[in-house]
Amino acid sequence: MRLVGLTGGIASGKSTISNLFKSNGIPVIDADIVARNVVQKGTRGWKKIINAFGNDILLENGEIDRARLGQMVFSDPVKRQILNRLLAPHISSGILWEIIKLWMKGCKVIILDIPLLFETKMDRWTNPVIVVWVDPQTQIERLMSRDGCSQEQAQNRINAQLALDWKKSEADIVINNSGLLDDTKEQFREVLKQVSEPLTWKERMISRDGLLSIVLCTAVGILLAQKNLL
Ligand SMILES: CC(C)(COP(=O)(O)OP(=O)(O)OC[C@H]1O[C@@H](n2cnc3c(N)ncnc32)[C@H](O)[C@@H]1O)[C@@H](O)C(=O)NCCC(=O)NCCS
Ligand SMILES: Nc1ncnc2c1ncn2[C@@H]1O[C@H](COP(=O)(O)OP(=O)(O)OP(=O)(O)O)[C@@H](O)[C@H]1O
Repeated sequence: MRLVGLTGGIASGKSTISNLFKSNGIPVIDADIVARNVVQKGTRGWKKIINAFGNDILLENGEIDRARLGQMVFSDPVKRQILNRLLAPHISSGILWEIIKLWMKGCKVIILDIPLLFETKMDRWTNPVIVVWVDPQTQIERLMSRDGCSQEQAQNRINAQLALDWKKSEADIVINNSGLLDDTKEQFREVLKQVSEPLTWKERMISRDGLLSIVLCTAVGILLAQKNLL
């Protein structure tokens, strides 16, 4: 199984690329959706948020007031770190569960669409890492127009993530989404070919799958060796 990392900056176009993968029959795990599910009313994530931020963070129907929480955490790095620490274990186990379900269905390629791929160090799980890049001016304009937010709010959200240019420098594949959608689609066709190719032997060895197999084989080997010694 190949687990492909898809990341970028806020509003750089990850969902746009995810949708192209989906329309080509490749399953996508959306970390933003997982992150929403783990804070639904009554969940452990929901309780942790109330403990940390108080009852004022709830809407009348008892759900988390995401707009309010967003305003708090995107303008205050300490609060953001508290939220990230609370939710990280729930989000990563939610993602792992989604991977297991798709793996059990026999999916050969899975896309992991996760804005904080590098920040959470989950890039170690994925190969290749695709970064959807956009120039800074276009990014802020698209973010403000999509979310109807001010320039300051948009900049706060952009600043809450690692620099997009740094992510670009760490990428295996870069999609430049600064231009027209047709231009992005043309780059996507090449990327689709690359991720659909079978894993090479070397790639298997350096992937987590390979490492896991090595660990399992070593453990089985030690057990068998012990049995022979008895
Ligand atoms: C702060 C919250 C309540 C704001 O909710 P809202 O509905 O307004 O935004 P949404 O969840 O759709 O996120 C939109 C985008 O914001 C960015 N973003 C979200 N959380 C974070 C974060 N902790 N740090 C940096 N950027 C973030 C991502 O690019 C994401 O795609 C929400 O984003 C949240 O709970 N974040 C913490 C969980 C998390 O880390 N999610 C990212 C997936 S790994
Ligand atoms: N090439 C493009 N040309 C014009 N608009 C675009 C292009 N690509 C994306 N957009 C628009 O820019 C906005 C951001 O794109 P998208 O939602 O795909 O970003 P994202 O990286 O998934 O965002 P987030 O980090 O918030 O999940 C959307 O309104 C989308 O329709």
